[in-house]
Amino acid sequence: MTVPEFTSQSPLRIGTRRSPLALAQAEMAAAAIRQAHGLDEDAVILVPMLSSGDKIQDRPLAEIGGKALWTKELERALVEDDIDIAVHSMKDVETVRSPMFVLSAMLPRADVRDRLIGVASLDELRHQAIVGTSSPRRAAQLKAMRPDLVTVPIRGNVATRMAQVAAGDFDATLLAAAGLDRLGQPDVGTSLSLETMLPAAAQGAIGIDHLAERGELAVFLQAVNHLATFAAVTAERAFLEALGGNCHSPVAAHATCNADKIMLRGEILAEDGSERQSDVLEFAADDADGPARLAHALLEKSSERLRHLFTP
Ligand SMILES: NCc1[nH]cc(CCC(=O)O)c1CC(=O)O
Repeated sequence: MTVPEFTSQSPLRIGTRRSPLALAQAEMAAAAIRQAHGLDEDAVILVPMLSSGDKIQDRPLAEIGGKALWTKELERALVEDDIDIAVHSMKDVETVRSPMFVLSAMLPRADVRDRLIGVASLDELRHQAIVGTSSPRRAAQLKAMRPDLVTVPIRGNVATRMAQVAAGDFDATLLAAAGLDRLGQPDVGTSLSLETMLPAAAQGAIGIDHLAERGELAVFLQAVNHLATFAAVTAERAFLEALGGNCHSPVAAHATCNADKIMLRGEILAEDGSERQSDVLEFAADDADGPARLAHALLEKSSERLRHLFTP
């Protein structure tokens, strides 16, 4: 297998969504690839595309078809050879995908935490404050800590959401620290600790996708793959998959990978926050069943009602 040569005449084409965050992430991937392979600026180019998720801004993600909306358009472009690779927020990539595609590389993970925007701390939120979030995980975690809080759906890109809080539509919202940092807003909001708010599986990680049949790309991309991120995010996604249920169930997961050990924390919640179960498991990095063992242990200690959210 020959490793491909990319030049300004025949550049590596990177497909990306058009949102400011997606473009920033795709540019990070492009820069990492140019640097790792000593390529000129115009040997790696971005191909921005409109995803169906971006076209529909006024309804909750869960209602309009879920995570697949973000990746479908880029998958089509891969199949039609409009692009060579696609860059995704790993958080937005379905756990079960067609074997036609393979995620060969992940960039080093950023801050995995969520940030609270609008007030300095959860304690400062007034009684029955309104928090804009369409994430069942964030809503359930908030209500587990503060049952008086009211959550309302909010969509749109990061800038739109912050503008809605500034305009007083909500008392607060939550956004991933990684996204804010990448948009040049590291000082916006207060980061919540992992103990307060365990993030979504794969939050803060950027993945690179391509057609499985293009094995030469898998080899080429190893130069930008961050092994510890890849191992941790793979474990979190396996945990999510093992839980079953649907992808909008309130689930949180965070793993760290040190040497050959993975430490995985998982959490499942009732949608109204009335039950919250969390557990941690350490296992060898090559033990592919570790995440499923954690999932089963969590379901085991959950109430019948919570279990049914995942295994109806
Ligand atoms: N679902 C949207 C989405 N997908 C990835 C990120 C943030 C970046 C990341 O987690 O890597 C966001 C925005 C958010 O949750 O605030």
